[in-house]
Amino acid sequence: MDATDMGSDLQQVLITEEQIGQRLDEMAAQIDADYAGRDPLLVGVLKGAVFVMADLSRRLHMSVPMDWMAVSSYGSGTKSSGVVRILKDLDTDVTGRDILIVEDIIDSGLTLSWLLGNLSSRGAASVEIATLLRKPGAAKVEVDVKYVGFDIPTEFVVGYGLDYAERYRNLPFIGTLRPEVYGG
Ligand SMILES: O=P(O)(O)OC[C@H]1O[C@H](OP(=O)(O)OP(=O)(O)O)[C@H](O)[C@@H]1O
Ligand code: HPA
Ligand SMILES: [Mg+2]
Repeated sequence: MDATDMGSDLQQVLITEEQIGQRLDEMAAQIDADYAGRDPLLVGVLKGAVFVMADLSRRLHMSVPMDWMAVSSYGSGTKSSGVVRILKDLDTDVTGRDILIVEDIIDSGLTLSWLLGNLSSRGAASVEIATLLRKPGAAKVEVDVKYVGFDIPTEFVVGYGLDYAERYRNLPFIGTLRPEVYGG
């Protein structure tokens, strides 16, 4: 793979940088309104959610603490294994806290459904989810998501935090890769 030229690996741009920015504006306004008078803890799910966390949190008018978890269910492939492992846990005691999980994508739903159960069992007062992307056609479990940026087709996408084999996260938009890229 030629790591210096991402553009030639792309098949299609699904969601532009501008569309992402506009949608994050709307989501942030909604979150500010919904959490008025409360003190939510934003929990980003590494590594995919780094970009959404950075761009969504900077659109909020309230000051929010942020913490991070790293869980992995995908390895280096394009299919969820369904087995969720904690690679890095929260530093924060979430007992009694209002938690807003920030994610890049809900695909099968396995990661988020596991995370919801895990954080609720620690005694959080509430646990909600904000995700940039959701693939309704790929759901293996239903997850109740309060804030969704875009529903997308059941295709493997990259960019804006989403990787294929750890690459393409730094594309500023959401796109699909040419089939040849997966071939090698
Ligand atoms: O709904 P699901 O089918 O469970 O898929 C969604 C999860 O998979 C990806 O993370 P991944 O485990 O690949 O780790 P990463 O964020 O480091 O890429 C993505 O960032 C979500 O966390
Ligand atoms: N792309 C990249 N990573 C992912 C996806 C996807 O479509 N679904 C879950 N993790
Ligand atoms: Mg991934």
